[in-house]
Amino acid sequence: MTGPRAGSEDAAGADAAGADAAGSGPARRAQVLDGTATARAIKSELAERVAALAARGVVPGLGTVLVGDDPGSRAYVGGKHKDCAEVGIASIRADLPATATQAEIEVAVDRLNHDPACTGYIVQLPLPKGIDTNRVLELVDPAKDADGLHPTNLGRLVLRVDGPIDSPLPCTPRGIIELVERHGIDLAGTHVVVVGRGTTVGRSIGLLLTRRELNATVTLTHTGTRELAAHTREADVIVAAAGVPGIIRPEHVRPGAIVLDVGVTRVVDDETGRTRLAGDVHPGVAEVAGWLSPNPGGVGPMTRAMLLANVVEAAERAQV
Ligand SMILES: Nc1nc(=O)c2c([nH]1)NC[C@@H]1CN(c3ccc(C(=O)N[C@@H](CCC(=O)O)C(=O)O)cc3)C=[N+]21
Repeated sequence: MTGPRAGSEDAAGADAAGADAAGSGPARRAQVLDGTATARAIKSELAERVAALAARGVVPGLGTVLVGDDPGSRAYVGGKHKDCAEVGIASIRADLPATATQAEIEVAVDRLNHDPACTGYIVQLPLPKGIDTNRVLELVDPAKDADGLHPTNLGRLVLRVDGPIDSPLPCTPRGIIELVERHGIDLAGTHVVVVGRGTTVGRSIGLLLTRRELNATVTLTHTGTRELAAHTREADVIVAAAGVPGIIRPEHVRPGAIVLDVGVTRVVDDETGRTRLAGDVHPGVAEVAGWLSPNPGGVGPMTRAMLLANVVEAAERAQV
């Protein structure tokens, strides 16, 4: 793949350098890594594959297990089923009350494992306090793990440095990589600094990026890292996934670098008193970075598109 190399002396990098710390010079805002448009393109490709499966009598089905009535979790699950309808994937919902016991949740998981209409499913996180989340997640049939976070699937990712991976991949890491590549950026040889050690993004994305065909170099930092800016300023690509609003500020970013905002923290807006989502990237970063994923409209829609991709791929695998 060709295209602007992160950290190269291309026009975007040079212009952004003009808007560096001194604050003078022409402010050239970062180019947008448009997750909404990219997810739309992926969904239309997936709709064709779903149609091909339907012609052979196969309808992929996505299941969700939602426990409790957290408005955020409800909204995410609703969005996933809306996405399914768009591409022709069937929806299966298991909604349990906040009072559901460990055993009741495990029964819901067991049902989906044995439901032939369910190709893949997710257990929406977080689960209520008192529930052993790891125990629930380990009961998911690895072949139906639409999140790609089952220990078996993460283990395969650890063990397979090259060659095909015939198991589901973690959605957000995969979405980040697709988002960057589909904007013509080649990650091979780049230095990616990941901020955040959560299992869904920080701890798993390096397993994908360092595979031989992607060939990126990865530094994993987190909220306990000393001199965070010294690390992030070395990055061609920053993946901000700490869940700390605004943790990545302009001075953390090398002019022209690629910045992905993965943060989804619910905060109360000082001015309106309403809750809103806050990303990990300070707005001023747009004046320094070469490329920036907006939030919303960046990594979130890509995560959802990759969930659909995992379900379609599981259905295709079950065919052969
Ligand atoms: N088992 C499980 N799998 C998950 O993948 C999972 C989860 N649990 N728990 C919560 C997090 C969070 N997450 C998001 C996905 C899409 C958007 C998304 O599409 N956001 C829109 C904006 C939505 C809004 O404004 O409310 C956007 O970025 O444009 C956000 C957040 C998936 N998660």
